[in-house]
Amino acid sequence: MTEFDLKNLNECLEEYLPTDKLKEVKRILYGLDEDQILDLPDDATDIAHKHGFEIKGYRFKAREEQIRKPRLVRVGAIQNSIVLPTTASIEDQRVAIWNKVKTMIKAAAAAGCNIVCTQEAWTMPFAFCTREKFPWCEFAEEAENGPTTKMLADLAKTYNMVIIHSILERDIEHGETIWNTAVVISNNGKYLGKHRKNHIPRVGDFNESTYYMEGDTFHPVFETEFGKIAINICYGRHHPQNWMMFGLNGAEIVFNPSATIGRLSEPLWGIEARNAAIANSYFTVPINRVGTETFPNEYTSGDGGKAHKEFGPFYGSSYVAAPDGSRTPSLSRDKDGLLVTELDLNLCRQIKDFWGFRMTQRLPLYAESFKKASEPDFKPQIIKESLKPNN
Ligand SMILES: NC(=O)NCCC(=O)O
Repeated sequence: MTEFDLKNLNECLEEYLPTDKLKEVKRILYGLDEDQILDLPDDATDIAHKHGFEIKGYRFKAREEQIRKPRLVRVGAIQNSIVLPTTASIEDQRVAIWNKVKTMIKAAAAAGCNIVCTQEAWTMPFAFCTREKFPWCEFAEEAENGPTTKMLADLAKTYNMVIIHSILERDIEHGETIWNTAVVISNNGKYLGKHRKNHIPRVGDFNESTYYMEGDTFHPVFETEFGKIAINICYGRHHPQNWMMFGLNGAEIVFNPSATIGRLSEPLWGIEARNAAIANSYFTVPINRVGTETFPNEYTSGDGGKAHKEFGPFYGSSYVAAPDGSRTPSLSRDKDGLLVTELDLNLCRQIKDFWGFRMTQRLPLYAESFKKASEPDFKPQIIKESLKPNN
């Protein structure tokens, strides 16, 4: 069996485990009950079947409260492969991906989604492994007035849906600088704002620092009609402080548009965003692309290994985690997919009240410690046994 013969972990469990054990395994693994599967309307599933992508639905419930009504919001996470070879023209590649994802957004609308999020750098192949500037930098576009934001703004308005999309941004007004940016479009079709990736990988073939700078937007939370949302872009999920700051700014759902490969990060994938949901009492939505992308020129990984033209395969496996630690099963490891999840945002406060993680967070303690740790004369607080003889 090779790395990618196993297409879907959940389906593998369903195929091989006896029914009584399967139910218990799923309860332990995901913390989900059977009644948390969300029936999706035929309009949505028909689009998915016709266009050959996976569609799955789940719901996270909260306790009924006396004063607040349930705050139900449906979230769509889209994972997809690129469409054309990386040698096709920039415009043709971008439009082909647009067309694929537009259909998936249509299905999300038919499934009643209020908020939809794409994967990282969704309009392009993840070419940052190559270290070549041309033609990949040509995929960069303006966050507010670029062609992709304009195209999605129409869809956001038509479908009354908040759309978050993650692109390579070119800041025309500030030295044509390039950033890795998530753009938020409101359900009125208006540009609401953007967040630039805070932490940039320098690991394996992820040579992203060749292309863009560390973000300068801090940790914005976007207050939308459907809840307070934020975006922690890909590698930022390895940094608990990054997740924490979105929580401190009041996020109820944090999306994590990503592009990552099995060899590097698959064992971490199910843990980090789930742990962030628990630690910060909000929902998290990690989304990863699928497929293998082949580039025209060979490149090396700087590890003494042979030159190669492929980065992937990206392993998909997008999921949603809730503040109580439960999570959905993952989408497949190799197929385009739309994950529809209904969240009751009341769960965020209910979990804060129950576990008290926010109240017991001791921010001033850590503020003081972080300040000390970031000074040049910082000395780690280590206590050792004294070598002096006892008198
Ligand atoms: N796109 C990106 O930041 N990838 C880094 C790999 C990882 O963090 O898994």
